[in-house]
Amino acid sequence: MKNTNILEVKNLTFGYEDEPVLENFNMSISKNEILLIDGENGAGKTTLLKCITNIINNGKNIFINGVEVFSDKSVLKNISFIMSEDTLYDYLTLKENIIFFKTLFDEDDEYVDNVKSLCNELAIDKYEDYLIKNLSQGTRNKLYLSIMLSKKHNILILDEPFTALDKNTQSIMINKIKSNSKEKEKCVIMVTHVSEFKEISTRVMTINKILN
Ligand SMILES: Nc1ncnc2c1ncn2[C@@H]1O[C@H](COP(=O)(O)OP(=O)(O)OP(=O)(O)O)[C@@H](O)[C@H]1O
Repeated sequence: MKNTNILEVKNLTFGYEDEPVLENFNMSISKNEILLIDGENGAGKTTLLKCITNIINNGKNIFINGVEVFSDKSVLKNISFIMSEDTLYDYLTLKENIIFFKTLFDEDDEYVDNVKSLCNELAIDKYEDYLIKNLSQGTRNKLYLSIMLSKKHNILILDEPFTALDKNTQSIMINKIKSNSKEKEKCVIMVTHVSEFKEISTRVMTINKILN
């Protein structure tokens, strides 16, 4: 039978120095799911997301469409990872940041059109010639989310990026995440304490702290 899981974590064990965080951890996610990862502070939620996105542990035990990231890093192109801190460039303008990420992600003109249309919807297009360092945190967040949602991906991963968003932006983001997850072969994994985002999840998985 065909494996319909887009992402699988198989028997992942990871820890920092003497502190084990994940032990023989398993999870999978299939298309159209919005998975909420829950758990107390320090349980290992961000650590898991960093393992999935190859920031730590070199992609071992992480499978994207059946291919282990460790053996073929090109499968990471399928992921868009939105963290709580943005990765925008302070000394480039809003417009220049869009183009910078186009090159970085090897994107096409459709990506630029999508980011611009989201910036327009979020009413930040008027800042296109402003340096990022002169923009408010909320405006930065809106641009960062617009870029990362427009990048080609089929796995959207969000790690608490919603704290500085106003209600209107929150509801635009909720609609984007929901419609994104409904597209062909796409899924969403998120860690959030914001209840409006928790409510749109289709499944909740709790990570428990390892007791020594
Ligand atoms: N770079 C690091 N070096 C050493 N220990 C770390 C590092 N990052 C996280 N830890 C430890 O690993 C454990 C899991 O941390 P992690 O950030 O993954 O938890 P979390 O569930 O995301 O927590 P929170 O809800 O507070 O964000 C914690 O005990 C934390 O102190």
